[in-house]
Parts: sequence; C-alpha cells; structure tokens
Amino acid sequence: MSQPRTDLAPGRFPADFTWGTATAAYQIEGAVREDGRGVSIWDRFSHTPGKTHNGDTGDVACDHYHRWQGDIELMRRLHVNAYRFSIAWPRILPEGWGRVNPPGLDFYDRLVDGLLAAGITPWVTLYHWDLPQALEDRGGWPNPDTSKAFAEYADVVTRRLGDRVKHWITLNEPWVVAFLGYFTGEHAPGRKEPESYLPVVHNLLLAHGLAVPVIRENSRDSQVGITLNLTHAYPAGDSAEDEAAAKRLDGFMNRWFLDPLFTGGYPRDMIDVFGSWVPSFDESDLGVIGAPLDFLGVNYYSPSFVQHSEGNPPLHVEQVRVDGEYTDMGWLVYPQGLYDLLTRLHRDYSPAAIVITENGAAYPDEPPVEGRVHDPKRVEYYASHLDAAQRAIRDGVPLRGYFAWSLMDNFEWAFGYSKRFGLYYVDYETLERTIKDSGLWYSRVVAEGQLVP
Ligand SMILES: CO[C@H](O)c1c[n+]2c([nH]1)[C@H](O)[C@@H](O)[C@H](O)[C@H]2CO
Repeated sequence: MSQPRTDLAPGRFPADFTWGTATAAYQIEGAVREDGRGVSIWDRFSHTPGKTHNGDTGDVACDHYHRWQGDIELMRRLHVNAYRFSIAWPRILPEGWGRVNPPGLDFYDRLVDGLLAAGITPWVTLYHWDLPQALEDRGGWPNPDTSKAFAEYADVVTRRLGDRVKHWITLNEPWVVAFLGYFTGEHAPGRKEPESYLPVVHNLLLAHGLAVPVIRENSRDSQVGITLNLTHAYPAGDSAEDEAAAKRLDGFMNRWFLDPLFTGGYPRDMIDVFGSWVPSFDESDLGVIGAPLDFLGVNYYSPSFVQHSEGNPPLHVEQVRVDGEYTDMGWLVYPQGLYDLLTRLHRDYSPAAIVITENGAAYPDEPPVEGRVHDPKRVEYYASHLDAAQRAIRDGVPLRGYFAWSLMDNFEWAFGYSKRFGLYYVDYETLERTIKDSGLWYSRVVAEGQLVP
C-alpha cells in the first residue's frame, strides 16, 4: 500500500516522477498513404462528408511522420523524460491481420531509437482509435475476432520493439471507442447501434486481456497498463435521487471498466440497470480481462455534475452545467475533481500505480507574435491540476507520472483542427511549431520537479 509522502514540500514531486507529453498516431502523423500504410476507420470517417469540422482529415495533420526528429527536439526543450505516443495499427498490418508491412515497423523502430538517444523513455499506446478499415469491414469491434486480431497485432509490435520499449498501454479509452464509435456515431466508424455498445466494450476489454500476456512474453520486465477516460461524478443537489444518479453515472463511465479490470466482474448494480443490453459471454473471459496490471492510465479533463432525470433511460441521469470556468471544449475546469478521482481510485481499486496519461486544455490560441504564444489560461489549468495531483501523492496515492495532452496542436477528431491542446502551437499552413507560454512554464516545472510561478 502506497504511503503518504508528507516528506514532499507543497508543489514538489518525487525525484523519480515521470514527466511527459502525449500524442496519438492519427492526430499527428499524416502520411496516410505512405510506405504501405493501410486505411483506418478514421481515414474513411474523416473523408465522409459532414463527419468532421470543416471536413478536416488526418491526411497531413502535423506531418510528424516526416518531422519526428525535429519533434524529439521539441520534447528535449521541455526537459521531459518520457513521451507517450500511439502506433498506427494500419502501418503494421495494413489489412488488420496477416501480412506485416516492414516499413511501418521501421518507422517506429527509428522513432524509439531516437527517443532513447535523447534520453526520453517511450510509452507506447497500441490502440488509439485507428482500427484498420479491413477489420471494420469484417464487423469491427462488435466481432470478437477483432479482439484476437488485436492480440496478433500486439505480438508483431512487441516482438520488434519489446527489447527497448518497456512501458505499454494496450488501449486508449475503450469507453470513447465504444460509445462514440458505435452508440452515438460521433466518432469512427460512425455507427449508431445502441445494442452494440456493451458487446463492443466487452470485446475491447477482451482484446486488452489477450494482449497483456503477449506483451509480457515479448517485452520482458516491462510495465503494462490500460488507459481509461475517467471522470468524478458529483451529485448536483443533495437529494438521495441525485446521489443515486451520480452512482449510476459513475457505474456507466467508470465502474463498468474498472470492476472487470480490477475486481473480477462487471458491477452488479449496473448489470441490473443495463438489463438485456448486457451481452452473454464466457465466464472465462473475465479471467482474461482481469490480467494483473502494473499501472492504471488515467485520462482526466473534467468532472461530471449530475442530477436524476425521469428521461434518458436506462441511466435516468442528466449532466448539470455548474458555474465556473470552461475550456474551449466546453469542459469545466475543476482540479478538485482530479484529486477526488485519484484518491477514490486508490481507496476503491488500489492499482499498483497510477499514471495520468492525459490532462490538458483547449483554448483558442492566437497565432505567434514575435515568436510568442501567450496562453495564461492553459498555464493556470496545468498549475491547478498538477497541484491537485501533488496533493494526492502527499496523501498516499501511488501516482507515478504525468503526461500533458498534448505536445503540439493536432487533429482533434470530429473537431478537426479547430481545437488547440498543444504546448506547441502548430501553424497548419507551414506546419511550423512554436512553443507557447504553457510549454515554457511546463519545461520549468519538469526541470525543477516542482510547481513554479
Ligand atoms: C473527456 O475527454 C477524454 O478523456 C479525452 C480527451 N482527449 C482524449 N480523450 C483522447 O485520448 C485524445 O486523443 C484527445 O485529443 C483528447 C482531447 O480531447
């Protein structure tokens, strides 16, 4: 059990803390038809009229595929000791399984070696939403064969990189993949099939569980985890009804994933709420899904304030917009939600370690003037959330690292290039990167290992 770190002065982080930035393949790489890369569901979705802001696509994005060496220099300027990035499954297995594409593996091999040479530890996310279209054409995540295909993909990647990459994240945010991709259709593949939501969640968690032993076999002595988007659900009022609504939202967003990963099964109360939507599956799946993990990756941006609703079956929950500051995504700035989430995870699930794999904010940054981009709100967002994270460490939470989202402005999925999260500003005409004030501030925090003014 992790002990309180009362030895840490306010604002100071452990000397061995992991400091990083995070990105994802489809959001930054571009080069979508280069070196044998196959088509992903996000290529198909973003090229479908009406699906993304302004019809934006990841065809070029930040052209990281060609600019990766310069981007490593951007990381060095931030003094980070880690970098979280994802591997594009379609670069490795263009049809999703079977035929391996050597140039795809070669790209990530060069990137990993470049990071290590720069003293930056690579943290690899195997799946950050860019499913090969060929697998979607065979049913996609509702098809349990996709879970097996993911394990094969994990095998190919970890055989090649497992000697040098020792930090692996199987999936990024299965809730987003399932709910936005197959329930609301806001994300690729854009399917609106509520009945597919829970089967997709199960197949994603099964894919994760099948991959864990494969990773451990091919990448000895590595740390393996999963990244979940988690929120902290607060009742908007003090009624018992609102308390119950918050518990149902917590079950929907958090416990439906945390319980099978850490306690051996889906939460009973939510099985009753979801009723006939709960898919049938082999009980043996739960043993696979519950494979022990070295860390839990947490993506936190904002909490949820909810109240009971007579509508919105089967959850009967509605979000309440409370007074406060909001980011350009319309997300409430509420750092206490990060503290409350971290201490709750430690109390209720006791993961061996927790890593904040994403935290950051979008604001409508102005283009650089005399080489500067002033983004005071983003500095304040990071400062207040890092303070909450440091308080959680002092109170005993085994928080081992923090990855700022994101290294640079990039393709923000259905929002296209209209939302900027980066520590570096990207001019999408010239692709020039310019460090923002938040990047300068973050580099000082990382260099000193403590919050700075
Ligand atoms: C509620 O926010 C989610 O946890 C979330 C936010 N974000 C994410 N997940 C994704 O992992 C990133 O690819 C996004 O670029 C990033 C910013 O939107």
